[in-house]
Amino acid sequence: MIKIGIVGGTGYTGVELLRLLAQHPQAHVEVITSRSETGVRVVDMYPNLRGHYDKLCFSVPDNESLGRCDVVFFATPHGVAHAMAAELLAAGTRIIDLSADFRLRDAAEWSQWYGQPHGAPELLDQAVYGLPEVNRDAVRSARLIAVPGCYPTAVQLGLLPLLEAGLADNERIIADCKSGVSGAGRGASVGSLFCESTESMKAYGVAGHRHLPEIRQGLQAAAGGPVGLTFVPHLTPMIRGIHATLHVSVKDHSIDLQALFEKRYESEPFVDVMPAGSHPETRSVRGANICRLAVHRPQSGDQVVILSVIDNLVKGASGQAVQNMNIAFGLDEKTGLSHPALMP
Ligand SMILES: NC(=O)C1=CN([C@@H]2O[C@H](COP(=O)(O)OP(=O)(O)OC[C@H]3O[C@@H](n4cnc5c(N)ncnc54)[C@H](OP(=O)(O)O)[C@@H]3O)[C@@H](O)[C@H]2O)C=CC1
Ligand SMILES: CC(=O)N[C@@H](CCC(=O)OP(=O)(O)O)C(=O)O
Repeated sequence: MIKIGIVGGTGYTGVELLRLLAQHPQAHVEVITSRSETGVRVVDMYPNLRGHYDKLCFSVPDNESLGRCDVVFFATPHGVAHAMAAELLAAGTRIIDLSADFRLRDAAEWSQWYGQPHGAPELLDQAVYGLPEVNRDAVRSARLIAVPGCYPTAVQLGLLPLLEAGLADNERIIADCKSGVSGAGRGASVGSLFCESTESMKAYGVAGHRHLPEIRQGLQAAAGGPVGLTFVPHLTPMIRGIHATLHVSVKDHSIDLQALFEKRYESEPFVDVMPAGSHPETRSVRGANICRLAVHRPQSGDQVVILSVIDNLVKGASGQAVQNMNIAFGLDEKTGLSHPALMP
């Protein structure tokens, strides 16, 4: 059994980790933290977990109990993993961080986008960006894994086949993305209120969203050079889901795009290239650790449109975190993650 600690157990990604790990045959959650709900039983707060974690209570985050775990997941706002990671790593615990603390390679760039100094630049060398479809081999031996953000997962998986093959006009890539409201977390904020977010849709962060440097970092590695990216996130009236509509110019008309995408992902258990002409829906991935893709070339022109959908809380966060754990602990990557989506 893998002994697991979760820091930030009351948030949306924390409780999603609990839901997924409840079905995992090799996982045992030993510690789950919350500063605001210390002493409260997990099942009293989340009755969907009754019968799975009946004795487990939230405790204050402390490195002594967390350091006795084999792996600690951070499902916390940025900055928390920075402060706790070094001590846990020294205790021999692996870290899987769902926050953005270790996603950017460059500490100065991180500070610029997150508005605070990087709290652990000395650990960046050992951090592995946990997008298994790109970095599976590095994840196997990683002790510190940075789980990609939700938008970055949907966008990178949609664009990788074209960029790796050198087929795209890398100067002008557009990622037009829609997110459900759970992407903003469980913390109270006016923008997440029912009356503010229902029956309406709006773009935000057009001038520059903190996922822009993360997406660009991944795309540039895939393309082997600079990438010009316009990223426009939108808030949409649904609870879960990311829908990314990706626009890329591909001048070469001899290429069979459907075959290229199918080949790139043929051995990936969590990327589904749908039949030509498909329009993947966010509800087709709700609750499941999967990215569904479709590639289109409207009116046979130069402009290619890729559609990419994920559940932000699963392939966009907690499911991808468990996928990384499976790889890092030498388990079958699909362990505990093979259930289909909830549809309708
Ligand atoms: N929601 C999503 O779709 C996605 C989220 N992420 C990232 O995952 C992380 C968690 O997100 P989410 O679950 O939505 O966030 P929530 O706001 O829903 O939950 C945050 C959790 O962290 C705990 N926490 C807050 N501050 C601290 C602190 N200083 N020390 C220890 N624990 C703390 C909170 O509990 P308490 O205050 O009681 O301790 C709570 O349990 C974030 O970094 C987010 O950006 C990544 C991909 C997708
Ligand atoms: C709808 C919504 O608000 N989404 C969040 C992104 C999701 C997320 O939590 O991203 P990180 O893990 O990188 O922080 C946002 O735009 O800030």
